[in-house]
Amino acid sequence: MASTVLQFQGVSVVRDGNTILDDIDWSVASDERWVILGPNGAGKTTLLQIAAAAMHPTKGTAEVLQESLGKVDVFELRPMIGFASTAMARKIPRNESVIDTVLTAAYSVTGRWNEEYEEIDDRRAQRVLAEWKLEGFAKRRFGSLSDGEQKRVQIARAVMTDPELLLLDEPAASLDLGAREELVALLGGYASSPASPAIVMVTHHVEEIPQGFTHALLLADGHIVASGPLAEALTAEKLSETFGMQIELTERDGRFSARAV
Ligand SMILES: Nc1ncnc2c1ncn2[C@@H]1O[C@H](COP(=O)(O)OP(=O)(O)OP(=O)(O)O)[C@@H](O)[C@H]1O
Repeated sequence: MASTVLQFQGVSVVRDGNTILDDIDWSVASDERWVILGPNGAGKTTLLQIAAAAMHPTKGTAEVLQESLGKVDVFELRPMIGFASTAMARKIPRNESVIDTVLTAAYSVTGRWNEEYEEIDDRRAQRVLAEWKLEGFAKRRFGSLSDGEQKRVQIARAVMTDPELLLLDEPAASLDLGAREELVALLGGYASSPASPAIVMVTHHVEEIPQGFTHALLLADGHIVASGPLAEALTAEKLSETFGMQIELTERDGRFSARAV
């Protein structure tokens, strides 16, 4: 049975007197896959930071994996959350091998030092690399990979610990069309599996929403414009309101595209 993995009530974040998130009510269940869309500066990354237990709300309550932020030891919570973002990727040493980049997630570190890894971790890392089409890359240096390959390594690292919540901040940003389609297909397969954890993905483009995603949250200026199942929340009308321009949305076989009218 599905359980609640995120429960935000009246969540606000204020920085330097600016309200970045304003009174957000949002909940995510373990069998849901959410996309977060909104203009630059809408507060998407800030919301993801709270979901990652990396930031506390200024006001309101945020429960992550049924633990209340502010009352739980976040260092116990974080290993249960997979998080892939450009900021995380910057912490990965360029000369780290791909296998170690994924393996070190088991110890929540970046950069292999002298930890002793269990054989079971090693087998799991090999399996995760294969799942993300990286089996030929295990010995390559992270810094020598293409953008598309690096993005897949970041996700492989994020799922290495078998998390209960997977957070992806713009996983397809900067990819060429082929690499994007490859990644979106892999994410679609992953999202469609009942064995996968709850997923929350921030993106700028509806074209990057993989098949199998179930819900959307549209944010503008720190406010929720729409939130709910894709069919209700991801509409031309709601997108137009979110981006402040007339937008046409088309959907085919579970993939979307959008353009200004
Ligand atoms: N520590 C901070 N202090 C002050 N303002 C901040 C801080 N962190 C973020 N902001 C501001 O909060 C707003 C929301 O930022 P956030 O990164 O969450 O937006 P976003 O929707 O992810 O944007 P983008 O799509 O451009 O990545 C921005 O205007 C940003 O400048």
